[in-house]
Amino acid sequence: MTERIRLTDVTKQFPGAKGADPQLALQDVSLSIEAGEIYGLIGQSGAGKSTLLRMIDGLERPTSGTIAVDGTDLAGLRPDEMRALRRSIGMVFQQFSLWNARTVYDNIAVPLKLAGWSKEAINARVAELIDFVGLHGKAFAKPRQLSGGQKQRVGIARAIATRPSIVLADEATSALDPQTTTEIIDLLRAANTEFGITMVVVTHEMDVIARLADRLSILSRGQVVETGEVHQVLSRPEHPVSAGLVGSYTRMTLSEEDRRELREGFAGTGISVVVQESLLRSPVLSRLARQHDVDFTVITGGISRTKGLPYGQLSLALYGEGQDVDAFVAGLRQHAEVSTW
Ligand SMILES: Nc1ncnc2c1ncn2[C@@H]1O[C@H](COP(=O)(O)OP(=O)(O)OP(=O)(O)O)[C@@H](O)[C@H]1O
Repeated sequence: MTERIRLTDVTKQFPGAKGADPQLALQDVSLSIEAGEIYGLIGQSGAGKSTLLRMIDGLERPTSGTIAVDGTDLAGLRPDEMRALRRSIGMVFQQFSLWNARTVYDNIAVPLKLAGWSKEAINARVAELIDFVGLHGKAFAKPRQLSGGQKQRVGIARAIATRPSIVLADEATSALDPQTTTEIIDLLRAANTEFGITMVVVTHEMDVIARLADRLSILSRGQVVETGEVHQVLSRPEHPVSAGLVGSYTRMTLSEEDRRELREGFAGTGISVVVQESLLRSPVLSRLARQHDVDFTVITGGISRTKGLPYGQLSLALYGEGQDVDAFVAGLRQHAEVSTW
């Protein structure tokens, strides 16, 4: 894989308002984004996601550390080189940022005009983009005549108009309803696969990451607390902040309080099993239960998929003789990660 974007020990401090302490928006952030991947950045409000995105686009400079695109440190670019770089980066915004007095056509044509395309080339390209984003018949509509989803389609057409190789999306679906969110996720993925665009997707919604991204970093208070493949982090979040985000999304992982409640409600031995493919491919649970004369009930949990791979957790109450339950758990540990509680 080829690296497209690299942040090394990036810290960003904003001066505080009069008399207030400076704001440390990012602290020692290092990450590497590969060509052609969709990279998710997730974290709560104020975690520093937008600041990070604005720095990749050269709109903010780091206080310390370096940001490199294709191996070139942005700090060393001349203004004309920075302008050229920014032309190879498209931006998609939560509030669409459309020019409300102008038509869909004009909005999509803006970056093409700025890049000096001829009128004929602009006409052809805008028609192609309107087709790609599914806005047939809307070329001469004004933004106020469009739904939120249609406005975001215009935003995406504008972002990819000059065929940028990188697109940065800042909460692109956060103003949209669930059905429209799905459509926009599909459109962003189509832009990634059809045109090989590297995407950095900032969101506070784990669902968007689970459906769209290949890898992710989780930000908390300006620091990266975890980075990994989406499937890996959803299956086994390591940092408490990640576990909180994943747990509240999947509603599959149990907090200590959940466990306490379940312990009171069920007499059997409680176990939680991290789901993986091998557990679903063969009837491991029922076979072990038969073999060791153990009964069980599934008391909570769930299984979802990302990119075809299962993730999730199942919690069971086991009933049987002590040594049989122990043998069941030992047998299950050959196939999956198990915790008892
Ligand atoms: N121009 C600025 N001047 C001063 N402080 C700023 C500026 N931009 C961001 N900050 C501060 O930096 C921190 C990170 O902000 P940022 O907008 O990057 O977070 P975020 O994760 O994108 O949050 P949200 O999802 O709410 O947009 C916040 O504490 C914010 O107040």
